[in-house]
Amino acid sequence: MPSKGRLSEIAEELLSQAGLKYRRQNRGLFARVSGLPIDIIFLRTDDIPTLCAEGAIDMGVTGSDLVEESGYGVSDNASPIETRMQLGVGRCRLAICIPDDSEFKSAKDLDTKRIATSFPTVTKTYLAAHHATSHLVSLSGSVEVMIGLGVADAIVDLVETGSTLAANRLRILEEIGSYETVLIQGKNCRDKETADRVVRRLEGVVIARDYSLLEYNILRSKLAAAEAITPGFNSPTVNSLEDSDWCSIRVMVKRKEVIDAMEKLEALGASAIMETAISNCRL
Ligand SMILES: Nc1ncnc2c1ncn2[C@@H]1O[C@H](COP(=O)(O)OP(=O)(O)OP(=O)(O)O)[C@@H](O)[C@H]1O
Ligand SMILES: O=P(O)(O)OC[C@H]1O[C@H](OP(=O)(O)OP(=O)(O)O)[C@H](O)[C@@H]1O
Ligand SMILES: [Mg+2]
Repeated sequence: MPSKGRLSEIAEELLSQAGLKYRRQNRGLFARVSGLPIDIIFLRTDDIPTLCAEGAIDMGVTGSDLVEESGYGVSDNASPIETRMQLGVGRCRLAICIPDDSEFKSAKDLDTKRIATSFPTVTKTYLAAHHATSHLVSLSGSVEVMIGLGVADAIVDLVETGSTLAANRLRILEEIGSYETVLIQGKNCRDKETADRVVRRLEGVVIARDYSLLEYNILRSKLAAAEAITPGFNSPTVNSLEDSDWCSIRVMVKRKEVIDAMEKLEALGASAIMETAISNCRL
C-alpha cells in the first residue's frame, strides 16, 4: 500500500470497504490484516511496481502511470508484474505542457529542446515515436515551475483538474496517456488463492461504486423496450405484479447513466422508478 500521498487515502478506503481490516500504528510501515493471511507493507507509491516485480511484495496498489514508468508494465508473458484490476479511482492524464503563449505546435517541435519531468522513461518513448530527441531533466516534483525557472522549455507531468497548469500559465500541447489507480500482482506471487480473494473482494467494491440498483414497474407489453434502456449486467430480473398486465424490474445501471435511463423509462410509461445505492456486490 502507498505509505502517504493521495493514493494512500484512496487505497485505505478501498481496502476497508472490501472488508480487509488492519490497524496501522503511528504511521508504521507494517500491518497485519485480521482474519486473512495478508501482511501489508507501506511503501512509496512509485517504488511499488519495482518491489512487486522484484518479488518483495506479492500485490500492490499504485498508479498505472508509475507501472508504465517502471518499465515492468508491458503486458506480455515475460513481464514480472501483471495488472489485476483497474480500481476506477485516481484518474489522471500525463501530458506535454508548454507556456500559454508558446508557439510549439506538436511534440516534434520539441526536438533538441529541454523537457522537465518525473516520467523520463515514458516521455522518452513518446518523443522517440514522434521523431523528437529532447534533453530530459529528471525531477521528482514541482515540475510546473521549471519553465519559469528557466530549467526547461516544456514539461511532462500529470494533469487532473488542470488547476496547477492554469496557476503556472501553462497549457497542454499533447496528451501522452490516461491513467488510474491499479492493483498489480507479481508473477511469482506466493499465494495466488489469497490474491484471487483480494481481487474478488475489491471487484465487489469497485463495481458497486460504479453501479446503482434501479427498480421500476412497467407494462409487460413494454418490457422489450424497457430492457433495451436498462439491459443490466446479464439481464434484468423480472417479477410479476398482482395486475398481470404489469411487471416489476430490478436491474443494475451505471450510476452516471441512471438519470438518463429514468427519464427514458418514465417516457415509456414506467412507474415507481427507484434508484438504490449498492455498497458491495458479487456478480
Ligand atoms: N492530480 C494528480 N496529481 C498527481 N498524481 C495523481 C493525481 N491524480 C491521481 N494521481 C495518481 O497518484 C499517483 C501519485 O500518488 P502518491 O501516493 O505519490 O501521491 P502524491 O500526493 O503525489 O504524493 P507526493 O506528495 O509524494 O507527490 C500518481 O502517480 C497518479 O497515479
Ligand atoms: O491538474 P491538477 O488537479 O492541478 O493536478 C496535477 C498536479 O498534482 C500533482 O502534484 P502533487 O500535488 O502531487 O505535487 P508534487 O508535484 O509535489 O508531486 C501533479 O504533479 C500536478 O502538479
Ligand atoms: Mg505528487
